[in-house]
Amino acid sequence: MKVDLSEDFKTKYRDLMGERAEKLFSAIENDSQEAFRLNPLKPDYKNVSYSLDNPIEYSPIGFFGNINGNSIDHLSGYVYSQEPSAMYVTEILNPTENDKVLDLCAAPGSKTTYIASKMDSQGLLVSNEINDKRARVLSSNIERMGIKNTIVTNNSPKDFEKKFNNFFDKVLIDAPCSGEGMFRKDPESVKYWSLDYVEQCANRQRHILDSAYKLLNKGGAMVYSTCTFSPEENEQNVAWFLKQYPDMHLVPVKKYSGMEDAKPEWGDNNPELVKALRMFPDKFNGEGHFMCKLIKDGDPEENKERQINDGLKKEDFGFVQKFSKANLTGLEKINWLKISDFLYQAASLDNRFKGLHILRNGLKLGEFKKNRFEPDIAWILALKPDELKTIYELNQQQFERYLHGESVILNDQPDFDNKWIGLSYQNKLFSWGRYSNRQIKNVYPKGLRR
Ligand SMILES: C[S@@+](CC[C@H](N)C(=O)[O-])C[C@H]1O[C@@H](n2cnc3c(N)ncnc32)[C@H](O)[C@@H]1O
Repeated sequence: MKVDLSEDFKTKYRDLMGERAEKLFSAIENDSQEAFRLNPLKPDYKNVSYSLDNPIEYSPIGFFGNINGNSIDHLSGYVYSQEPSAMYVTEILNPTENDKVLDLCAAPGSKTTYIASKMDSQGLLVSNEINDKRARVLSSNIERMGIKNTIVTNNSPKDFEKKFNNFFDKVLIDAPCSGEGMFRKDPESVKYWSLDYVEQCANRQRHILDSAYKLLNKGGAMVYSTCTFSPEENEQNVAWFLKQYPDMHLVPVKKYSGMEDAKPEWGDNNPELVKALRMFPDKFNGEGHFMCKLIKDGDPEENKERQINDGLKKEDFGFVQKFSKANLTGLEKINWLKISDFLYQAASLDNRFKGLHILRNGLKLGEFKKNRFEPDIAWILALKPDELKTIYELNQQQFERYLHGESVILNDQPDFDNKWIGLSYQNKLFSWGRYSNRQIKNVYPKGLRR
């Protein structure tokens, strides 16, 4: 694809890279590299219809290949499309099941959903996105992947500073940037580029880094990444950060084939900068990226949780129990939280989160309606097949019609007497269905229909 690089861009990189710049420019003209991830939160998660013959060296769940957004593997959250370089960010962060993790710039959620799967949906993940439209997309991707341990917030990084100082064990800043590394994936983005824009981005990133520093607990780890080549947004910002916060230090990250050391001479000549890494598409099989890992010195501060009121009324439990007795094989009351008429299995009941703009706290179980409880799509996407009393496997025609919004007419009287059944296609649960009178009524959310 022809990408219209500006003369300013070319001159800048010819000055920085000499002859190699021409190789970079021609790599930007090549097709971008498609890849996807499996989702270990799903049962039998390797059972997908995409080829797993081309694994990505540094990601145990990453593969080269292209995903169809209408396939059952995508709709049921078995796969997530993500370009290969971006996958390494989460591997470097290395979140675990016991961590409290903050992803400050999280939408649309490719790194956050990877983080949650590495945490086995345990611990606490706060996925924040400043832009409200993008935050909603983030929330629906988290729902599709069946994630339970995540709070989705729509705030500025600064909004966290009052209550979360020295709080998070791991913080990811996948910074908004000038996007030079994505020019070939998104040729439109070239139009926004200018030397001034790079400066503006670098400045905004320093504000985000300032907040992130405050929010990271002592002893905790921060990963800073961009998908741009510019020294201002990468080596120079890290050099600035290290000077600003002497209790932060870089740790080396492993470099796989095609990955390169960052360039101290593009920063302030601090030799420590080689610990960061760069990916240039002329050498690396993926888009352009910069990433580094930093540790905050000191012993972690303890952050005792003060619980909020769960908002539940006495009769609410009865409604959910009635639903569960009829339709599920069991029910555990874990971290239930009622917000207006919605019931969540909260990722956290800590009152520090009060005051933030929360789109989703953990798993949305369902909604209380007049004297009954109706389950939410998020719940079915997180349930395992053995937790449901009835699963009905659709054939291809029924599946396609259900996605359109049609009900399923059953010719034989089936022997299920419960109302809410799990619907699967190719043995992957993707929706609830409401059974009544030889029909499975369509309850697939209108926003997801196709
Ligand atoms: C590179 S994207 C994040 C991609 C995401 N981590 C993923 O893997 O899907 C950067 C995000 O930062 C957000 N952003 C823009 N300005 C911001 C600011 N001042 N503070 C925090 N985030 C900002 C953008 O809306 C955008 O969603």
